[in-house]
Amino acid sequence: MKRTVFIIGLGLIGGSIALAIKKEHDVHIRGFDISFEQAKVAMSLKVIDESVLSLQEGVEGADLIIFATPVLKTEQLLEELIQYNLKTGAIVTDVGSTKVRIVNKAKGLQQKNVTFIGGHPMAGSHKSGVEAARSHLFENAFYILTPGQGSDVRSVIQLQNWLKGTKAKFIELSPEQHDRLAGAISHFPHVIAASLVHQIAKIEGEDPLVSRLAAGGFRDITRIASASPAMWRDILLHNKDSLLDLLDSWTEEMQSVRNLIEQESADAIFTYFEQAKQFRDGLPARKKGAIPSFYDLFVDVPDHPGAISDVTGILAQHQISLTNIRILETREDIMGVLRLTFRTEDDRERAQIHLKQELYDTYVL
Ligand SMILES: NC(=O)c1ccc[n+]([C@@H]2O[C@H](COP(=O)([O-])OP(=O)(O)OC[C@H]3O[C@@H](n4cnc5c(N)ncnc54)[C@H](O)[C@@H]3O)[C@@H](O)[C@H]2O)c1
Ligand SMILES: O=C(O)C(=O)C[C@]1(C(=O)O)C=C[C@@H](O)C=C1
Repeated sequence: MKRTVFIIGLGLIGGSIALAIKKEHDVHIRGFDISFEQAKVAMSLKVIDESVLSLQEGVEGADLIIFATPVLKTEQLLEELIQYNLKTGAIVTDVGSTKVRIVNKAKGLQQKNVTFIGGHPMAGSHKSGVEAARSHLFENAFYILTPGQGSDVRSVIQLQNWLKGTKAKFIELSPEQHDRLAGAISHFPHVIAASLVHQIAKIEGEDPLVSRLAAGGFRDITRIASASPAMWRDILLHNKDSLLDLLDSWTEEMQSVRNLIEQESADAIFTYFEQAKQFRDGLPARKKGAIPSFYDLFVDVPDHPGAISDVTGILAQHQISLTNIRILETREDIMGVLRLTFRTEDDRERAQIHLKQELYDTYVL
């Protein structure tokens, strides 16, 4: 008989985990979502095999239970879960972006002969919903697990086996260390991205041209501000202490930058940027999880129908794969600029050679 996996929350992450599990295991995947529409789409995309109408119905006989709901909801649902009959030996996990409060709440499951192991795949997107789910979303990313002190080692290995289709790199942390680090590299940057957008929105009130001019750099640094507000509201509320500490030290840092500018301390400003560049350039290059390594090539293209398909056609002809393509709007009305992103340096070099042969101007920044 097939084993049963029950996923609660059929959005970007729940859907991607379901697809990754299906890739490696012959299982029956049950899903529950508070939005009937999401559950329907998950069924039609074959992300799940069965849609159930309640948590109670879904946990019946499930071998693996995964919470993929916003973190405040996960806490509430864990409390509800404690009331139900669970299969002995079942593994319960979650994918939430915070860990301390969830792991504390899950302590109530200890009396139920199941093992709870907190989880957090450190990759995602600013997109939400099951339509955006992809089986390869977590490839090469870190997948943090926070097993409790008394957790059975075999259950941790079993969970990694269940999740091997994610092709993620598993790492174990305490919930406290997780929340401190995720606060610094993920949660706090999200606040900064949203605040930069608010700043531009305010300026737009005085001068509407500002949004039209907001190009490359601003868009790159604020991409994540387009993510789900409900998800991020919950994360901030859950990781309050880390975020308050980070905000305090950031405020201090901004004050010192302000002083440097006010005093026109050219050398100190240079050093500030130089040190940041050195640290950033020295970060380990990984495809996902932290700061990805990009092999970007910029191409001038005439503002003419067919120009983009001509460029992609040249790449296809030489079997060079792109991981991303973007039209930069900075030179609107004169000549467009395409930003092509490749998986490897070698692909970028080959693309540059072939595009130059076809008389395109290309450059690497
Ligand atoms: N988006 C990311 O980049 C990312 C990455 C890693 C982890 N996470 C974590 O994954 C979780 C899910 O995020 P997502 O990006 O998939 O969000 P999402 O909005 O795409 O999906 C969440 C789903 O949960 C459903 N839901 C909400 N309340 C529910 C309830 N009470 N019962 C059942 N379903 C309910 C929603 O209808 C939605 O379909 C969050 O805890 C988030 O912190 C997100
Ligand atoms: O790539 C993005 O859009 C993300 O925001 C992904 C990201 C992150 O901050 O790195 C967001 C929240 C998750 O908990 C894990 C990953």
